[in-house]
Amino acid sequence: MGVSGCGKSSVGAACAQALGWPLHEGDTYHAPQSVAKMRAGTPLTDADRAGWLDRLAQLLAPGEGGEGLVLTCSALRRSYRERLRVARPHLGFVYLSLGYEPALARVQARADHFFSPALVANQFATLESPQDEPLVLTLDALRPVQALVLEIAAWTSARTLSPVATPAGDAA
Ligand SMILES: Nc1ncnc2c1ncn2[C@@H]1O[C@H](COP(=O)(O)OP(=O)(O)O)[C@@H](O)[C@H]1O
Ligand SMILES: O=C(O)[C@H](O)[C@@H](O)[C@H](O)[C@H](O)COP(=O)(O)O
Repeated sequence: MGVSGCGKSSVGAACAQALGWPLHEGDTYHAPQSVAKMRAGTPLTDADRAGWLDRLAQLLAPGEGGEGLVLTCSALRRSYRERLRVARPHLGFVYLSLGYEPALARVQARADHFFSPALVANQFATLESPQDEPLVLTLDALRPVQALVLEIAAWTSARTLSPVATPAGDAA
């Protein structure tokens, strides 16, 4: 999760490969009208995102993805993350934290993407940091992709293998 340009697609794809898990690219589940809005530089509203989050929640339903799956999703507001947590208890979030200037530079440098650079400021205005929420790994998105993948894979393995990674009283 994180603002546009933080590396969700790049890091997510590399993580899925490293973990041997299926990858779902959240961008591909936006409604065509939402993609058109973003292309035109109009920010999405909560209403625009509701159906998108419902579609992503379906991907996260327990039983989907076997051992695990990687889903790339901006998940900017806490309420969006709560929607996804309802779908999959103990869902982990990797928050790729990046400042406005590098995010803007990355989005401007992307030639083949629908997301308008004019929307990057709005991404930061919408973002609610997840850092005080459970099962969140916060990483500096300026680090090299491979270093991020190694840390995410280690965090994921520790959560999967260690019984202390689940809340007390929950045998899952
Ligand atoms: N850790 C990184 N270091 C350097 N460049 C990166 C890193 N992560 C992503 N990028 C580059 O930044 C741009 C945006 O990355 P992308 O994965 O599309 O982000 P998002 O999916 O969050 O919008 C791409 O050109 C990508 O190659
Ligand atoms: O909720 C939103 O406003 C969008 O999900 C947005 O955060 C997302 O970033 C775009 O879909 C662009 O895609 P990238 O994040 O891949 O640039």
